[in-house]
Formats: sequence, C-alpha cells, structure tokens
Amino acid sequence: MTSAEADAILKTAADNYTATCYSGDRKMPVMRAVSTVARRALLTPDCGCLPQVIAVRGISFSPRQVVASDASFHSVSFSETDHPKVLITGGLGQLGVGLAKMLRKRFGKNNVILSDIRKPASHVFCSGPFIYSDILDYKNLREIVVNNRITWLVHYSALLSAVGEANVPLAREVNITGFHNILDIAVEHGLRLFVPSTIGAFGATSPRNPTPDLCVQRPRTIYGVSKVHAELMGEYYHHKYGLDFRCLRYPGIISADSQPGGGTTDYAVQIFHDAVKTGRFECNLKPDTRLPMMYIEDCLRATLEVMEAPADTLAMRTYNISAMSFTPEELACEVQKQLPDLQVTYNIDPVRQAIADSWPMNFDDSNARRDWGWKHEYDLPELVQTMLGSLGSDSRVAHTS
Ligand SMILES: NC(=O)c1ccc[n+]([C@@H]2O[C@H](COP(=O)([O-])OP(=O)(O)OC[C@H]3O[C@@H](n4cnc5c(N)ncnc54)[C@H](O)[C@@H]3O)[C@@H](O)[C@H]2O)c1
Ligand SMILES: C[C@@H](O)[C@H](N)C(=O)O
Repeated sequence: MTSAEADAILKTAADNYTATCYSGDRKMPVMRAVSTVARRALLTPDCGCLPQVIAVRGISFSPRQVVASDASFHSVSFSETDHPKVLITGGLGQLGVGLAKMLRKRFGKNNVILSDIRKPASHVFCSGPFIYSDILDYKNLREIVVNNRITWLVHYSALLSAVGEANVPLAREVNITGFHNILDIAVEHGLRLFVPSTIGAFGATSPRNPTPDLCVQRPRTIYGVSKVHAELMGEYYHHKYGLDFRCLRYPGIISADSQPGGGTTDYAVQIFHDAVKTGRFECNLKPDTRLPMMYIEDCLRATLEVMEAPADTLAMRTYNISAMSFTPEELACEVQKQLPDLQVTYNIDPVRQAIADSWPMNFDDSNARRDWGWKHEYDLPELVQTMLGSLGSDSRVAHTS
C-alpha cells in the first residue's frame, strides 16, 4: 500500500470517528483520531504478508501518538510551511500587541493573528490580522484555529492579580475555564502552546530570595492559583498526550506604549508616565517592596526564544525568567537621576501590598539560562533610560513646584 493510500484510508476513518464524537456541542479531544502506529501498521506488511486491516475504533494507542496524527489531519505541520501560523489570545493587553509586532517581523504579517474581546485601536487594527475571540466560547476558538490553520497558540487572556481579587468568579472563569478550552484546542489540533505564568504563582511559603523553579507553590490569589493550575495541567498534558506546552514565569513587565491590565507590579509602569506628565507619583506599594521586573523587549524575546527552542533542549516545560529586581524607592532614585524634580509619595493599597509581600523578591532563572540560553539585556539603568526616551524627553515638563 502506498503512503497516500494509507493516509486516505486513515483520514476517512478519522473523519467518521470525528463526526461521531463531535455530534454534540462538547468535544472529546483525545478520544478521536488515528495513531501513527496505525498508519505504520497499514504501510508495513506483517511478516511480509498483506497489510493488517485495522478497526480504527479498536486501535490501542498512546495519546502522545494521537496528538501527532491528529495534527497531520487538522493543522499545518511544520514541514508543510516555512513559518508557524500564530494565534494570540487576549492580544490587546499590555503584552499582545508588542508580541504580534515582533512575530510579524519574523514570520510575516499575515501569519500572526491577534485576538481579543475588546475593540482594537485603529492603528492596531490596521497593522495586521485581528479577530474577535472569547476564550470562553470553545466553538469559536475551534473555528478560528481550523479556518486559519493555526500551528502556534500564545495564550495571553487572563485577569491579573489585583483585578482578579476584585472579581474572583470572573477570574476563575477566564483563567481556569477559559484555559481548559485552550488546552483542549491545543491537544486536538497538535498546536505548540505558550502560556505565560508569573512570579504570582508563588506564595508566602515559597523561598523568596531567590525563588527557584521547583519549590513550594501555595499562592493566595485566584490569579496565582489559576497560574499554578495552568502550569500543572500544561505539563500533565505534555507528559500524558505529548502536548507541546511551553511556559515562562514572567516577572512584572514594564512597557512604554501599552498600559498594564490591573496587576500588583503596575506601579513600575505608572511612575514613568506620571514622572513625565506631572512630575509627581503616588506609589501604592511600600518603598522597600522588592519584586522581580523586566523590560517588555526582554520578555517578548524570551517568549520567541523558548517557542523556537528545539524540544530536546527543554529539560522542563515551565521556566522562571529574570532580569532585575528593585524596590519603589530604588526605581524612584534611578528615575530622579534623569528627572531630579520628580516627587514620590506613598499611599499603600493593602490588597496589592499583601500580594507583593507574598511574592518572590528575586527570581532564580539559572535553568532557563542553562537549557535554552536565556540572557536578559536590560538592567535598571537601561530600563529607565529607555522608558524615558520612549515617553519623549520633549514632553517632559519642568517641575518646580
Ligand atoms: N504584564 C505583566 O506584568 C505580566 C507578568 C506575568 C505574567 N503575565 C501574563 O501575561 C499574559 C498577558 O498579560 P497582559 O499584561 O498583556 O494582560 P492584560 O490584562 O493587559 O490583558 C489581558 C487581555 O485578556 C483579555 N481577555 C479578558 N477576558 C477574555 C476572554 N474571555 N476572552 C479573550 N480575551 C479576554 C482582555 O480583554 C485583555 O486585553 C497574562 O496571561 C498574564 O497573566 C503578565
Ligand atoms: C506579575 C504579574 O503577573 C502581573 N503584572 C501582576 O502584577 O499581576
């Protein structure tokens, strides 16, 4: 039997099986499809005799093989195309637009689709493909993945730490139920899945200075709990079904042209805007609260690097990444080197302060550095110079009062 004939037989069988499984609204991700074992069996005559006839439903397979064969029926495998076809969920937040810009430079404008439930600004809408996608709508997600032949999924949708505490039911829905949809879609269609985790996945009982990759994780926010859940489910699906799950624990991310979405580390972005606009900044964390932070360019580059890393270099599937660590007081001092008139006051938000007090102070990212060559480029002085440069020295006001 030729390879094409074997594929045709298996495709028909898989289509029939898929039709049965998908007759309802809900999906049965790992039940359907034909394994590569079956394909090999059709192509390889047993003891030189006729090929075995295999009843597809009766095939015994490992879900790992299901994922591989499933991918070849439903999505573009990497051998078929030069570039991945990327979908970014929650793409209109602080990080998604910057990631899309970087990935489009590398893979081509039309190979990267931004999605969100919000309305994009016109410059974002005009800069490349944008599509509405609510991660709570499984069928909509599946349609997007199938119609656009998606091969990489970057899952950015989430409610962050502070907004999550303000609306726990919604955070649970988006961060956990929504993530389950993402997981199922990724397994069904053989996608490479990137999910960011966070310093918030650790808690007060974790070692805080430094925090290694593997240690006690008992966060006390719904955000942290949902991220530990995502780390564990992604790794479990990787080991059980062969899902190509990749996860980085980001520190607090600092960016000039996108606003943070309601986290505990937001102060470190706001200080730059207020310093430039008004020369005054009121900080909602105590002056000596030390947290790991990173400039957005390092964060997005790390994301691309881990997505492109050969699978055999990834001894783990969830890595800490780190760049710098500072307190509000240290950040203010560095900004004041450029803007000496900046006035900083403190008005502590007890919710954010309690969260920050339970998070890592320094992050140990030695595994990422060893396994796939992670290296940050921005420390505190470069961060401050770059942020103030981006926000425009011309727009700085003289602050004398
Ligand atoms: N920004 C950081 O400092 C930081 C640090 C660590 C980890 N992360 C993680 O990186 C990811 C992106 O972070 P961000 O800062 O861009 O977040 P953000 O809060 O700025 O953006 C999240 C986006 O998710 C969207 N969203 C909410 N509900 C949705 C739904 N039902 N369907 C689809 N989209 C929905 C929102 O509209 C929003 O645009 C998140 O998973 C976050 O946990 C961010
Ligand atoms: C640290 C990160 O996950 C996010 N910026 C937050 O503060 O919630």
